[in-house]
Amino acid sequence: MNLHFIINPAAKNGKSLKIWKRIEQKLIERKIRYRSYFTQKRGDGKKLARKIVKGRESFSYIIAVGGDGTIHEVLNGISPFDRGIVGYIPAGSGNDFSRGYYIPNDPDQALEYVLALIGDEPILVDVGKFQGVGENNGYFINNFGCGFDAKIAVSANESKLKPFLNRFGLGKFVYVYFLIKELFRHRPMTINLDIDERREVFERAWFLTVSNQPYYGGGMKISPGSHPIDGQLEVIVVHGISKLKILMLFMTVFWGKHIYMKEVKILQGKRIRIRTDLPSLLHADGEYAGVGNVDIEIVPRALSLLTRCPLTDQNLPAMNESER
Ligand SMILES: Nc1ncnc2c1ncn2[C@@H]1O[C@H](COP(=O)(O)OP(=O)(O)OP(=O)(O)O)[C@@H](O)[C@H]1O
Repeated sequence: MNLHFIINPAAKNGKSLKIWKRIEQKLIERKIRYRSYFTQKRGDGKKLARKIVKGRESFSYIIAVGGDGTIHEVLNGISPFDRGIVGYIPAGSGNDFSRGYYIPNDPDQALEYVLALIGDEPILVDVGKFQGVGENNGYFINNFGCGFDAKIAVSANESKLKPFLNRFGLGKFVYVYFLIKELFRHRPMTINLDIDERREVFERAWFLTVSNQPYYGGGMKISPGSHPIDGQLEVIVVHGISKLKILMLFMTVFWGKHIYMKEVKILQGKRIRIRTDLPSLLHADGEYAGVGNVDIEIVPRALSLLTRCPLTDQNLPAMNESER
């Protein structure tokens, strides 16, 4: 078995390493042959994944052990996705990937899940591809955002407060801190959005999120109608909203109820062009992805993933027909 684990030992403020030690013990006990690699800094996950698949004729199983940033890097390392089958053991502070892709959130259960799926036909899931200004391009698996939410995500990820709060299991509160902080500083923008053949202009837009699965920011159900195998991306635009209502939005978003607010617009499509009047910060899966304009498209059924993700989800909330 061509099995590789890429571990971010710094995820979840170092708790990821403890999780890995437990996983490793289980692999040894079961006499499973594998290779392990540790990231030392941002970007290593991508380089390691690229090295694993480079020059190989056959598929390699690459299991990411860490948070959403780690799976994001592995995804980008194995593009164009013709040599790698990806698995995931959640060991980060947010773990939105496991939520959205039907992977157990408990690392021990996730290991059993992954091992049980090795050898089966992997499920092919959609990924998003983005092209920003210059070198800012790549793929995302969860979501891509611009504006207010990108500022929160990037500030939270780069903040020293996150490791501090993680020590007490309160990592999620770093998002609340930056939410409040940015609330008073953020300047809404005008977004010109082309989505497939449709054109929309949003004045006083706070943020725009493109989703491939429902969750982001550590369990916020930002796009309840997203499903990773439907060949579509959902665009959520929050515009013309008061600061008080923004706060309400970030409370209701955990249950996905924000979609009923009149300031929240949901659209669906395959090709998305975003142009803003102010330079806006971008994130891909919560990682910094540049500043400014960006073009996005879906790459349907691109990534081989060890998951039991259902091919359709009967429980998705119905979307207004005109918005499809
Ligand atoms: N050894 C390392 N030391 C510091 N940072 C690292 C290291 N390896 C990877 N990174 C970077 O750490 C960042 C966060 O990693 P990751 O997302 O996996 O964990 P997390 O932040 O705990 O989880 P989540 O994103 O789910 O909240 C990523 O940008 C990643 O590139």
